Amino acid sequence: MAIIEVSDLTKRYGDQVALNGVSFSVEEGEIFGILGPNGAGKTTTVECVSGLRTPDGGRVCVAGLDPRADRDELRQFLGVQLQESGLPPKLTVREALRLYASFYRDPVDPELLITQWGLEAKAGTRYGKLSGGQQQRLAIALAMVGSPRIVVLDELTTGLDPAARRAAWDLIERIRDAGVTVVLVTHFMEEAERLCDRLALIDAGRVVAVDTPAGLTARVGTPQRMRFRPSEPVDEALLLALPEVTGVTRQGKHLEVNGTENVVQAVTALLARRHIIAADLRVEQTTLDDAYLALTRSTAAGSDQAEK
Ligand SMILES: Nc1ncnc2c1ncn2[C@@H]1O[C@H](COP(=O)(O)OP(=O)(O)OP(=O)(O)O)[C@@H](O)[C@H]1O
Repeated sequence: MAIIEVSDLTKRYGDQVALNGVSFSVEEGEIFGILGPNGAGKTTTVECVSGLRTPDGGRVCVAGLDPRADRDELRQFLGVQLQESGLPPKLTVREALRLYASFYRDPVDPELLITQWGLEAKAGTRYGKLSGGQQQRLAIALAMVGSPRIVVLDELTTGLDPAARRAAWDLIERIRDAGVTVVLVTHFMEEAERLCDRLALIDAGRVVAVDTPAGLTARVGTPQRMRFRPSEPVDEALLLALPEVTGVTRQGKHLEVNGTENVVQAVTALLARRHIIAADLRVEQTTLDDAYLALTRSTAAGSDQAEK
């Protein structure tokens, strides 16, 4: 059952079109990723979903509510962690959690959150003195303080070192395992691949695809790519005659062969029959990265269309 439905959302900031007809729906209990280049409209989208921004057009429905009109009601079951926390640097971890808990009808005990999110040693520490990873753990704890059914996490792991990022992934999975629907804005393909049940790929204010990570990957290119240096010249026509092979490119002494998921077996068997050795063999699979780049070609990946 869809818990969030977004249809034909539009938003402009002056002349800048931020959203140009964004539609998708999020199923209850899933981790739904929103992925796209800088300036694609991801934050604007989640702000509209969270009732923090008014769209110019289109419709958002979150568990039957209109996020703008029913903002107070929505806040009781939608937790948000935004890129900028806006927390005063002098507030301690415990004070911040107590303050946020006071906003909710049915808050989680702040002490329980401190334990759950591994903040015991930092409960009396001021926000400004926390490390990036600790600030992120506090941001999640704050998003969870109202016992939400839905939690929106906007670039939660940006700026974290790889170990802290992986720890954050475990936390996000714990949230989902507790039955909470997670909307996750991310720039990291590995994160999207590992965590998200489905993804909306947004580019220049439009949704270019909504699919599972595997489904997105399958949309582009060939599933397998192998590169090797044959010990003797190979007739490319022989390789191309194999049903598993879709393309052969020569790169100096190396051959790059694209094909279906069984291409490696087929090519190595053919080479073996001819007593040819495939040296320096490397096999690559199409990744979400490849899909992302292919599907978001309208903007150079990683570059800002316009400064905020
Ligand atoms: N308050 C604002 N005033 C003017 N333009 C804005 C404002 N907020 C966003 N924009 C512009 O709207 C577009 C979409 O911005 P948004 O922050 O939603 O993108 P994003 O995908 O979240 O980007 P990033 O990955 O860099 O955070 C961008 O071109 C941005 O510059």
